[in-house]
Amino acid sequence: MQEINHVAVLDFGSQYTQLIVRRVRELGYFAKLYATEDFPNIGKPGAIILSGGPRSTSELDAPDIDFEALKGFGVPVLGVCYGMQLLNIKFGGSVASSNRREYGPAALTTVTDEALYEGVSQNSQVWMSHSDTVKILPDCAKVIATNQHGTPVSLKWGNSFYGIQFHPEVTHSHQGIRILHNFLLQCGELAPFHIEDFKRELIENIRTTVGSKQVVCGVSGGVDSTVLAVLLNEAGVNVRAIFVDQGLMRKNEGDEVRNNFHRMGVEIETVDASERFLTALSGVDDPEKKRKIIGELFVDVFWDAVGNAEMLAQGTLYPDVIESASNAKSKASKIKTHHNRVDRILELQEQGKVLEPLAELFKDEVRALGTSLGIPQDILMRHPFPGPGLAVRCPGIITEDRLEIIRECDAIFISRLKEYGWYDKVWQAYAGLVPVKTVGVKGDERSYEWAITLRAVVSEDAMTADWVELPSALLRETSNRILNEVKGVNRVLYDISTKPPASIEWE
Ligand SMILES: Nc1ncnc2c1ncn2[C@@H]1O[C@H](COP(=O)(O)OP(=O)(O)OP(=O)(O)O)[C@@H](O)[C@H]1O
Repeated sequence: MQEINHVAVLDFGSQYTQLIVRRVRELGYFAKLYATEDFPNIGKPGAIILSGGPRSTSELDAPDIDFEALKGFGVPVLGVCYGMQLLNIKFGGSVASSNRREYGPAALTTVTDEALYEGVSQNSQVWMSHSDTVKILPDCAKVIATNQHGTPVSLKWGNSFYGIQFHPEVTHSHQGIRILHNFLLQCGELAPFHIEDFKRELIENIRTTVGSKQVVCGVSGGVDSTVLAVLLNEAGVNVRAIFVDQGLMRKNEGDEVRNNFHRMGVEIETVDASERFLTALSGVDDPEKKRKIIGELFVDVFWDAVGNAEMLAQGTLYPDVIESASNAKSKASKIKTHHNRVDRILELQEQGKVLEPLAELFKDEVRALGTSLGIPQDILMRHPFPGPGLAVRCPGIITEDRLEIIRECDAIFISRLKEYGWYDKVWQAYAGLVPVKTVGVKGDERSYEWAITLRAVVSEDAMTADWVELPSALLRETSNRILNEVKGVNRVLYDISTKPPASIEWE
């Protein structure tokens, strides 16, 4: 996107910085995050937000920016938490260090008629997370809001510099979005964020960057790589989309992926490497070894198929970029791959041959882009599926028989979820095999057969997850069908573990 009249968010290291960008985009404006080291190279913003941060302004090497340059932009500035403290110092005031952290809710009391707090109720809950506080206020400062004890939590310096001690970007600040919106309304005309415009610009950029070269991308059938491949196709560049079947896919998955792409007008190349994977995994029951084998073999198989790539496209998303930018203090984006050997990609990246068109988007924005590209909703709303496939749902050794059992049980469970209208309500659901044979009776005989575990979780971001209380009729029907239709299974369990401590997958 062109960096004109956008909202520039300067990252002072807060864990919430990414949320500020999100919120501004949710409000319909284009926002972009910058490392403080890049300042003042931030294009021509229409507004600037200084984020919070974990450091104290009193530290010798505390993050800082050139104040004259900041004023030079001549646009409204909002300092959040650390950002507010820094502005107070810049305007000639001071900040008191403290070892005690104020963390949690506070009641906001506005003390003037500032537009920043228009429509915000008195005593509205705001969320604090800081140790230092502003101490001496410069002459040009006025207090525009306090907490319930009368301590200033919001300042205005001159006409267009605002500060807030709390975090408007977190949902615990009940009217935080309104406050951010009020700030943006002070900023004249800002660049809007419409996915349609964004798509057009992405396509233009892809055409210019790629020209007549060939671009290769790996498609897994998942949302990110699907949107990427369809976008490249829409841009009309010469694209090779490669799908590796490692033999660890769900029932009919390979065909489904091929058909899905076909109906979207993208032909994909399938590399059937299932035998190589299953042979390499034969007899291995250690989860870490299994992952390593799969990861390394994937890289070999994928790059064999790629050959000499002129360019490689990756479905890196914004959170991946931000994570590495703030952690490693480097501009290099995290390599989006579930494999640990990425030398080839790094090499290509150094040569400027890696294209990451989705790198400015969040997951829901990628879905919106997918919708605007005409990708059917059933593909965009697909549950996440791990790179190592069914291997992580098959603890112990992996055999074709065990995989087949998982495939059948999973297909039954997923079809029941869809039938009962629960598929779209859960984040992820699957059947896995518990590698113990338990006793049962079939006819007059005892039988010793596998136990199957069903898992369905809700989650916001896969970092934490809760199990879903599915209707018992759905569970009963799934269990009955599995026990009647799938040979080798005599017991069905439902996994009621939260993450943490359990993880979403079994391995
Ligand atoms: N079976 C596969 N065949 C080809 N490429 C793959 C395959 N699995 C993964 N990839 C590539 O590796 C990238 C990262 O895989 P990962 O499993 O982490 O998925 P992801 O980050 O959820 O992305 P997606 O939504 O595209 O699956 C994918 O975006 C895709 O480009």
